[in-house]
Amino acid sequence: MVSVELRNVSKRWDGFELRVDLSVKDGEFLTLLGPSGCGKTTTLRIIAGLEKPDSGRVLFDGTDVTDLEPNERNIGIVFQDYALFPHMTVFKNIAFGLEMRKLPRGEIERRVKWALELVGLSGLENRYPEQLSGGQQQRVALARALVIEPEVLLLDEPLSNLDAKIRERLRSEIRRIQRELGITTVYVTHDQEEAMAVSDRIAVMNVGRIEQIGEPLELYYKPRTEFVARFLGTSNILELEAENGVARLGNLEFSVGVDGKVKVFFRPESVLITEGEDATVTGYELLPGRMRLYLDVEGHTIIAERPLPDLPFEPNRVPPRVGILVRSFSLLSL
Ligand SMILES: Nc1ncnc2c1ncn2[C@@H]1O[C@H](COP(=O)(O)OP(=O)(O)OP(=O)(O)O)[C@@H](O)[C@H]1O
Repeated sequence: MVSVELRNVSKRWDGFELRVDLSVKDGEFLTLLGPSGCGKTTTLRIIAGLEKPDSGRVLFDGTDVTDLEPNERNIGIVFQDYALFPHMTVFKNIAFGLEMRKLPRGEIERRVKWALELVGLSGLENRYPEQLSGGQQQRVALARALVIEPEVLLLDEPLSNLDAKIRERLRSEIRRIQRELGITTVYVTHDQEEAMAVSDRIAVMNVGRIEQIGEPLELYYKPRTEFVARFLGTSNILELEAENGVARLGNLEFSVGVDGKVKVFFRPESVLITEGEDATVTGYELLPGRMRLYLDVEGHTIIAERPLPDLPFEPNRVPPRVGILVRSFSLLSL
């Protein structure tokens, strides 16, 4: 397996400029996450060799592959729309790359069988793509990408065309297969939950730049910017004035260690609800197994989410005021 590196890579189009430095470790599952148009696909296509950068280098295991064509790079790639050959059986679709490489018949059969088992499609090799569900078609695409035993697996929104249940199942299968093979993987998605569920690390992209890169929980609980905080989930962001290293809001005290304007950040589940009078309840929602409370403290809205057993009241008896404690917080850049 190999590492993948983008060094000072840039690509410019009318009204858009991509600038990335990125290092994907050997055997790592790295996700490029960001809103539509931020440059995820372009970054992936540059790694694949489907797009040439205007400047910068692409390295596989320290070797410069910038000038190599995609078929010279030993990559497997899976797209959103499966891109299977409709007139070929599952077997033929998966075998295609091996036949192009003129492998012996027996070797092709052995490898296709292995790939079919890997993606859980054994027995379906004689079907045509139109006889398969979307999820099965995407498994074929995955098998086809893996059968050539690539050093790097690239996946561009592979689950976007599938419905929610299949999406969840297939994402954990992709992760299982990736772990089993230990293959260096770059995965593109705009879905934060998907990114959190599968990745070793996530690179959050915003207008052509990587805004922050880190492990899922690090990004989730310690985002550096408001963009990353909001993109990864429901956020509480309080703009406060700190004095003597402490920012105060009602009875809440945040030891921030600096003075002046600060942006205090915490997730809804970091807010503990107690019996008390700190905050006015302005609304609430019952969610599966938990309750979301909308609270007001001196004109600032705070969203809290607690599992039902952790509430000091019955879900159908929400009091007008509650006590709150913020268990952990971090500071965002101003
Ligand atoms: N071949 C091209 N010619 C001109 N502009 C392009 C080309 N490919 C991409 N772009 C532009 O580059 C920007 C980034 O596109 P890209 O597809 O990388 O974003 P993305 O984050 O993958 O978005 P999405 O999730 O919508 O696919 C967009 O503004 C897009 O219009």
